Amino acid sequence: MSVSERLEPPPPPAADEVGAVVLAGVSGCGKSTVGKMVARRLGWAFVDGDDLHPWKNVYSMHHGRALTDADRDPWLERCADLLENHVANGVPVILACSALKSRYRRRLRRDAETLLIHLACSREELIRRLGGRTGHFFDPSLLDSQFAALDPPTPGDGTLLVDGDADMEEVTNDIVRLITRPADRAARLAAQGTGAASALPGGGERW
Ligand SMILES: Nc1ncnc2c1ncn2[C@@H]1O[C@H](COP(=O)(O)OP(=O)(O)O)[C@@H](O)[C@H]1O
Ligand SMILES: O=C(O)[C@H](O)[C@@H](O)[C@H](O)[C@H](O)COP(=O)(O)O
Repeated sequence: MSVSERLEPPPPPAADEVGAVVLAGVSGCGKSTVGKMVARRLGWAFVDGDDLHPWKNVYSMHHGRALTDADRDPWLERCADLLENHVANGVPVILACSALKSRYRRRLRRDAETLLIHLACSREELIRRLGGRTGHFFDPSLLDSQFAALDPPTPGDGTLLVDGDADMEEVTNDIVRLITRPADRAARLAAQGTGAASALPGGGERW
């Protein structure tokens, strides 16, 4: 992490009213599946960040080549623009976007109405899920590169952690509560103050 990044103040917590949510986390954590369920429940729009990648990125990931910061740059710009447009137009949206690094998360949170939620999963569960997923361009052999790229959300980061290993309905309920209840968001952030993994049921190493 560079000095200028360290000196930058942490992003503000989301405003009471949430206008946009980024569901973040490594490939296989459930961003797309759970994101659609949450959007349906709330009557919000859902956009899959997978659909915003330039073709070059899709091609790279399909052929087992991890993305670089430069590859991700135009994609993150599209994601940030999309969030900003939805908030400006009062059309609440869930965006599934890995947002692996803290500077990517800062880039996506252009305004206080945007909330970041990171689905944290165990390695075993991710391997199991990616092994079972069909029809997706992502080469599962890239999972280790996702772990390497990830800056785990820290308490000061303002990103809420959710147990992504849990049953889909449970994960959905948890996220809906965090979006709709400011008190639950504050409680989750406070719990995370004691350390990211320990804030999650089951503990253990999570990504
Ligand atoms: N909570 C969950 N429990 C069990 N399986 C899940 C859960 N969330 C997602 N999955 C499954 O795991 C695979 C990866 O999920 P997906 O939503 O594509 O992840 P991502 O968008 O984060 O890459 C899919 O086959 C999906 O059905
Ligand atoms: O390196 C990255 O930034 C990620 O790989 C990101 O691009 C995203 O996670 C892919 O689109 C894979 O798609 P899923 O996350 O939906 O598996």
